[in-house]
Amino acid sequence: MAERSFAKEVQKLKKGDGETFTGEGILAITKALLENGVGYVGGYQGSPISHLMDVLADAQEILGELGVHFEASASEATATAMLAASVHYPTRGAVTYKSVVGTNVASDALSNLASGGVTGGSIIIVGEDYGEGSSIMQERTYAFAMKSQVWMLDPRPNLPTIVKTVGDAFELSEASNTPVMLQVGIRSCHVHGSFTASDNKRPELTVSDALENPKRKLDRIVLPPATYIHEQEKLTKRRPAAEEFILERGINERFGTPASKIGLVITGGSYNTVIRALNRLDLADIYGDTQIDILCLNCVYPLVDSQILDFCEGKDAVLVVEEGFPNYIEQQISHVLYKAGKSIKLEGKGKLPMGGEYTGQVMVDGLAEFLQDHAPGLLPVTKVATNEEPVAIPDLTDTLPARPPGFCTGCPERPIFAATKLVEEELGEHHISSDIGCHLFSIMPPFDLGATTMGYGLGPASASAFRNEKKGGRRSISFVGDGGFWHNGLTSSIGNAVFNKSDNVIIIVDNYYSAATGGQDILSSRATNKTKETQHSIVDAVKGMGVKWVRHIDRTYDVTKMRDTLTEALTTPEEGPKVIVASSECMLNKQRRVKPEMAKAVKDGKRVVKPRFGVDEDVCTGDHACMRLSGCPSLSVKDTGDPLRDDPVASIDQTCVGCGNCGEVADAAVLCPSFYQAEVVSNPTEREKRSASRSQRLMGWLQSRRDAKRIVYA
Ligand SMILES: O=C(O)C(=O)Cc1c[nH]c2ccccc12
Repeated sequence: MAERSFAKEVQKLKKGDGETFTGEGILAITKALLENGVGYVGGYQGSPISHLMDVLADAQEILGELGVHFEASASEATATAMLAASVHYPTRGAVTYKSVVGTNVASDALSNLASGGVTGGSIIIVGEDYGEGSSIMQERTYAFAMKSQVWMLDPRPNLPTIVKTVGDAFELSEASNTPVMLQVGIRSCHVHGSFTASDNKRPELTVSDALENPKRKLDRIVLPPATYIHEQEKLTKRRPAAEEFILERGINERFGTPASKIGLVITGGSYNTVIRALNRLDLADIYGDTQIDILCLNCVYPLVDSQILDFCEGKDAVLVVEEGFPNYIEQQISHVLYKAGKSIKLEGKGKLPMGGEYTGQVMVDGLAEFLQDHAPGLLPVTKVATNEEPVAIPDLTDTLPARPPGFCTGCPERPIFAATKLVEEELGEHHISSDIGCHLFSIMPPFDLGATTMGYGLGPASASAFRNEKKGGRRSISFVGDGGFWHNGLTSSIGNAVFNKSDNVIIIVDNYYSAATGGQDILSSRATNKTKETQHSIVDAVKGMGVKWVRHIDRTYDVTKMRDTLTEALTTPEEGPKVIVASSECMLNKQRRVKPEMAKAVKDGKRVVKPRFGVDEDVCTGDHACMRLSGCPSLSVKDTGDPLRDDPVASIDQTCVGCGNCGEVADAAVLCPSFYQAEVVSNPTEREKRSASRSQRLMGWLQSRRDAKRIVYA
């Protein structure tokens, strides 16, 4: 069950010619695909395009009515390989994935696709996850466009431009026989706005039509000698055709005052921030009217030399605004200017930071510095010679507690790491390889487990160098999630371990979903899915790969069993990889699933029991050992107000979902008798009401008797 349902919103995809479509960027992209006669769509989820995959999945019926095929691809490599359908056939296709990581995975297929080229328009919608709040390493996808010679569009973040760019992308792709990347950042994906809709178009040639009339052209297949021809074609035909299209169709936009002696060359994606910064410098109004000359690159690759030279003609200085390192665009422009013998001053990184997100303030500072150097007369006098002391910004790290990412309340992965901690207490520290997914939060306190993370599904692979020559010596432990397992871990990690006779221990964390990307279903999801095959056993897959030692723990909260199984895996004399599949449903998804059901049952007057855990303040010693093995956000500390007790006691707040992990940890670690389980009963039976009132009266009597015996100081 995905994080968000778009079941209602996708109805807007049926809007016709002239109607106003209002909504979110991801829906606008989907609508634009349908208006442009796309024949098939696919992709792999990941922020910021997870919701685009969810929209497509929720729109499957509407897509089907138009003859459009949708796939939730196994990986980004699968998604890109899917675009092979547009190599020989004039069918338009679009896939989506998270960049940079997705493009890394896709790059084998991407190189092949780019070499042979395409007949039908092919778009890769890459969700760029760069800057503050990103979940991945900070790199630019731009390098992939350059090395494979595929084109990259980067539209201004507003709905009409994004929608227009989808159409441009298909046409550019067809005009130059080249796949086109359409880059969208988090703001483009989730910006709200309106545009005038057009009718949806059925694909010119559906994938079914193509299957009925198969075609092949030898010169499109990536095998020498065709590959040498492909390289020449890229340089002599496809790129010139793309440049011609970019100029003729006015893909890049010119704003402001052409006569201005200074200019900005900016990426489309940065347009809103640039205009806001100019507005704050009194150099633009909120509609974007400005005295500064701007070349806005809605196509960031390839650049058209003549357009760059034309823009720079007669200018004193130009600033390039491109986020991320290296400064690819600036380098290309400087090369063009140098070759043409121009002496114009080119600025870029240096005035703006080398790396990091170009936030509003960063942009204001960078533009102000550029203008101060090259056109101080344009700046308001307060910016040129301010008499005001800059406002001192306090160092918040002194006052605000750090909030590292951690497991959710009730997360079934927490007990797995609690058990690992307990095992290490007995057997000593181990080398632990981590993977991508929520389980990577194990590297943070209170667990502090895991030394590296190398890629999706690559946890066990990144432990593959570790072979202990000492018989009975320490083994490595590695983790992989169910998402990573199906993405490529089955072959890259499990198959590799079997083939190389690994002796290490692998834990597959199965939470029934691709949870970290927003709860999408995968092969082993337990839910039935209307359009996808689910309920496939990870245990069977692992055994099929040849693993002999496999254990399945179907309730990760059983910390004792988890601990004992891991101990056995680390000490058994049996050779070959030891695989533990640890399964329990992602609590975030479970709550999303059961909360509405429970609320409905309560409303309908049905008896509903919710388990909750608590800590008996009188028994808790305040040693906080429970927290050291849990880290649950609902488990915190509380001051008792008792002057004779220095330490605060443990306390469980209202966010508890009753997973029982704290009690289990207490049991497995033989920690603490202070935990108790309570049941919150909605719509109780008459008998339950009578019994509750009896025990309340008894407790009240006992408590008042005890209070009466207490010494009270006046
Ligand atoms: O959603 C995220 O933040 C991810 O990093 C997940 C993800 C999706 N596709 C990938 C390919 C390689 C590494 C991670 C991912």
